[in-house]
Amino acid sequence: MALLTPEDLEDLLNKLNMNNNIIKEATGMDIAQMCEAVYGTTPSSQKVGIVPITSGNGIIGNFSASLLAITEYFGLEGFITEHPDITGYHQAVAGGADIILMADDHIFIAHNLRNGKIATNHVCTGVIYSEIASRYKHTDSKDVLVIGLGRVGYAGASHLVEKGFNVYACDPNTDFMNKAIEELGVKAYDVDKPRKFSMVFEATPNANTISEGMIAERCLVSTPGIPCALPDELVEKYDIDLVMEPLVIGVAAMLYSVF
Ligand SMILES: NCCC[C@@H](N)C(=O)NCCCC[C@H](N)C(=O)O
Repeated sequence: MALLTPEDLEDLLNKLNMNNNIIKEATGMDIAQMCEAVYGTTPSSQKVGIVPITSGNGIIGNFSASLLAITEYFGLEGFITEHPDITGYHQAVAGGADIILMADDHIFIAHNLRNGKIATNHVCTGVIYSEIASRYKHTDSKDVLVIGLGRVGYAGASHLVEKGFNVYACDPNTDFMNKAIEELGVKAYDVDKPRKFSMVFEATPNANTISEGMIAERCLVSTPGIPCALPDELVEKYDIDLVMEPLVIGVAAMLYSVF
């Protein structure tokens, strides 16, 4: 899994507003409405405690500040603890946090101390980005292409199967591919039999994973992936709605999933 860098988090709220406008135009819903539709919840007056974590590669510059900005964007009160790790966790609880946000290099969680609900960023990111892809209003197809079947891609493919979409998937890792076929019933996308999709959910840490044979003239590509899955020439040649944002949309889904 590629770790975020401070550069990925620059200009976060402008990127959010740009993506929110694309999502609204492409699906008829904004991010908050999409999260409410998926989780059936709305924010109330929850207080969010953000705890920096020093393990592994350590604290990522402006990661906690980004989480605070996201919390406030969705109308919640938030605070970053003065200390990291266990001391910070104690400060969050003592400071009256209802929801704790914290991440090491492997798992990023939202934990609601009041109702016990807990969510991970990789599952919520897979769910919300695949949901965005599946709500593309400029198609009547039920076919969705999922590129990448790691933790995020698998969660998105599972969500789409549960919603009754025809999920075609591809991943160079045959173990990931076989697991998704056996457990979810996804169909393997056959590069030798190109099929053009109007809805694509991509979740890989690689660039340019989407090729011309995969996409319809007009399509929605939804991806948390860094770097961009779409080659520049395809963006110029086709009418593609690209939803691509590295943190906010997934965190919004985490918060809504534990309200
Ligand atoms: N969609 C977002 C995925 C984030 C994830 N790829 C990551 O970078 N995780 C590492 C976060 C480490 C945070 C650090 N421990 C801190 O607290 O600053």
